[in-house]
Amino acid sequence: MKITKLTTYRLAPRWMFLKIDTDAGISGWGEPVIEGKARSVEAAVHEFEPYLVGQDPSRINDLWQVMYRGGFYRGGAILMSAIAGIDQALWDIKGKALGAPVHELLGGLVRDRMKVYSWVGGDRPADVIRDIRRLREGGFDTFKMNGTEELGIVDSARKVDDAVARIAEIRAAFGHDIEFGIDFHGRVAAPMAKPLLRALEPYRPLFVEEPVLAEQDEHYARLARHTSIPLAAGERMYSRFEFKRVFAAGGLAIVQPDLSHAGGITECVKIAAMAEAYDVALAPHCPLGPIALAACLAVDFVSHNAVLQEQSMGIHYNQGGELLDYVLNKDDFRIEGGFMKPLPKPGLGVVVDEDKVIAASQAAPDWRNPLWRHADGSVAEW
Ligand SMILES: O=C(O)C(=O)C[C@@H](O)[C@H](O)CO
Ligand SMILES: [Mg+2]
Repeated sequence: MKITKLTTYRLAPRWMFLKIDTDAGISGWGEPVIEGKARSVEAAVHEFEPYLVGQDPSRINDLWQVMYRGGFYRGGAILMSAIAGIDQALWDIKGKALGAPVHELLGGLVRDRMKVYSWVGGDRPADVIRDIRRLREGGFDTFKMNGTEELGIVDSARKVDDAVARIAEIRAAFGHDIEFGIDFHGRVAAPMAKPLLRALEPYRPLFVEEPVLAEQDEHYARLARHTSIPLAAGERMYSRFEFKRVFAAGGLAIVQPDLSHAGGITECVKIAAMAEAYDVALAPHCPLGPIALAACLAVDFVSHNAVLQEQSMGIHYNQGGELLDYVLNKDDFRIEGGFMKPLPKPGLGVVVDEDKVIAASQAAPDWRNPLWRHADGSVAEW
């Protein structure tokens, strides 16, 4: 079998799908994207195309190593997201060619169902209570929300109190009938992380995500000495070579590699195994589309330390497109009691509505994240 063509489709809400065709009539789908930089990742995918066309798609490991090592420069959000989407599509092809779901190719299921969680409250966490009530009716009992709005490198006790008050309100409304992670989303600088974590202790969130920015990862171990709240991070780390320093230094209880940013299934299976060796849980980041989610589930179902899976149904980013809009086998993605089952079809298990993808790609949005500024006009972390 030989690769014959790579076709990219940028489409609402802010995703990009990649279709890899072969001379055997089998095609695979991947979801290479950096939210807000889709065109950069698209260019990176097509820079790999001259090498990939004519190659045997079954040699995923060699193709991955060529894409990672063959261009001298390596790593980073754009290149690793391009490799991730190509890798996903190659696993999809392999599964379809062998008539097996990817989780079977990776050694089979370690669990029968995977716990998923839902975002609530949007960029500004005001509407959390309303969203939790609605989603609980759909069977969810685990959620994630932004912890703060803009926050200065050093900020007031009032800002801390406002952030904590929202969490106190949730616990008052639902007790421990629900659990939730709090995403600091990189908005909290190291000087503010300690006071904010200390103030949140009494409410025992399931985890605090990105307690500081990924480029400040040396603080994870320091912060972990000051809090019992499990710390989580990983969405802005792009290979096992970045995760290794964090595992060695300690501090993270949960790692959240993004299957569309951290090199794909081939890389994230290795990150999951490294995490297990350090007794760190896996909770793949996935605010994206169905192919990315399918790739996450393939890794979840073969990783003993997988504990939680993010999925984007109803996420505040999905303006103009929803998780299953481009999926024909919607029923395979049903969520029952807050859990998903393994996707049963060969490959990644996504039957893509190609006509809808092609139509939607004619009017692709150029999604950008908002640019936030502090009251003094300086740039604020979004
Ligand atoms: O889902 C999460 O945990 C996020 O932090 C959302 C963020 O990753 C946006 O997708 C960036 O555009
Ligand atoms: Mg996050």
